Amino acid sequence: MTAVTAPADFAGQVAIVTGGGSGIGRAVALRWAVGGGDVVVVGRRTGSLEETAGLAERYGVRAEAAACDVRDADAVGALVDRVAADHGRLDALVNNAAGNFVSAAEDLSPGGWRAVVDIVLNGTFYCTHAAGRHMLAAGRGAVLNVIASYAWHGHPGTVHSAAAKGGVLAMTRTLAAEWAGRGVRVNCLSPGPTETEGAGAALWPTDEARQRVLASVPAGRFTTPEEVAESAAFLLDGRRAGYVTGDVLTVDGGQWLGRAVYTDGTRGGGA
Ligand SMILES: CCCCCCCCCCC/C=C/C(=O)SCCNC(=O)CCNC(=O)[C@H](O)C(C)(C)COP(=O)(O)OP(=O)(O)OC[C@H]1O[C@@H](n2cnc3c(N)ncnc32)[C@H](O)[C@@H]1OP(=O)(O)O
Ligand SMILES: NC(=O)C1=CN([C@@H]2O[C@H](COP(=O)(O)OP(=O)(O)OC[C@H]3O[C@@H](n4cnc5c(N)ncnc54)[C@H](OP(=O)(O)O)[C@@H]3O)[C@@H](O)[C@H]2O)C=CC1
Repeated sequence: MTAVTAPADFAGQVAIVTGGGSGIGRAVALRWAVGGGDVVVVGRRTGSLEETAGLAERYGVRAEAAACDVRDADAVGALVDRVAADHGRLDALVNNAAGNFVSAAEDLSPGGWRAVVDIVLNGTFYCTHAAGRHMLAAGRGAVLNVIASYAWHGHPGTVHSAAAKGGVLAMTRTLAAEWAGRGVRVNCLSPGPTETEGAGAALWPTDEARQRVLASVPAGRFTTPEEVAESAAFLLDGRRAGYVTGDVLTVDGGQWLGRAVYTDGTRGGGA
């Protein structure tokens, strides 16, 4: 008989969400809490983290705001160990923290390159290395890395972020194969243009830039953090996605596939 699975249910589980004080990270943390899971949100700004934790607690779960810069490997290690000890388990890690701005490669300073690569690539490794040890010891866990489609196709003006996200994609596939036999899944989620303050300020700060981004999406709209969080919940749920590892779920309204050249994009025939 075919078993029909219930909706995501994270009751009794514990997740760490980096960049959980805003945008997509906040929505993922709240979606986890809606499923009944305890959550620890990590970032640099305490105020926004506390706001997320307060919202999560409304769902009756334990929620904590933990100030930590993911570029600090020692601080990350201490935080992850403390969370695992406090809760007696660690089921999920969402590597969502990121920094970004648009810069021509030739204008980018070494400091600008380092800032983004340290947050996105090194920060993801530090968190995954620390959390992975607990998950491997328990024989279960899910790591979800938030990337962007330019990880595989590149995009002018984003050499730091594209290189870092590309590294995260390679890390994901490598660890997925390394850890699959020990119960730990590692996947990527690749959102398209999503209405968040951080991305708006960094990537579409003017109406004109926003319209240009919008024009690149076949679906004709931006997405929301909440819509992205539903896909995150699927990948984190071992009952629904237990056999999915090393993959990328792209949630971008078709953006990376590109807009029509020969038609107006609303029908399959000639223009
Ligand atoms: C063009 C693309 C459009 C494509 C269509 C859209 C498709 C969607 C794909 C989008 C994918 C990804 C999206 C995102 O990641 S959105 C997340 C955005 N959120 C944030 O960036 C929030 C966090 N950001 C930050 O903390 C900062 O912006 C920063 C990353 C810079 C890190 O902060 P930190 O305080 O550590 O860094 P500093 O301010 O000290 O700066 C460090 C060096 O970086 C240089 N820098 C900073 N800003 C800029 C800039 N705007 N332009 C050039 N250089 C910059 C700064 O000068 C420092 O360098 P030096 O040491 O050399 O001075
Ligand atoms: N919005 C979009 O269109 C898209 C976003 N993405 C990806 O989605 C994810 C979330 O982006 P979005 O919600 O839009 O952006 P936000 O700017 O809202 O989120 C970024 C988060 O990362 C945290 N962060 C940044 N640097 C650090 C650090 N050094 N240590 C700890 N936390 C840090 C920030 O908190 P704080 O400043 O307090 O540290 C912030 O909460 C990112 O990985 C981004 O690359 C991918 C494709 C499209």
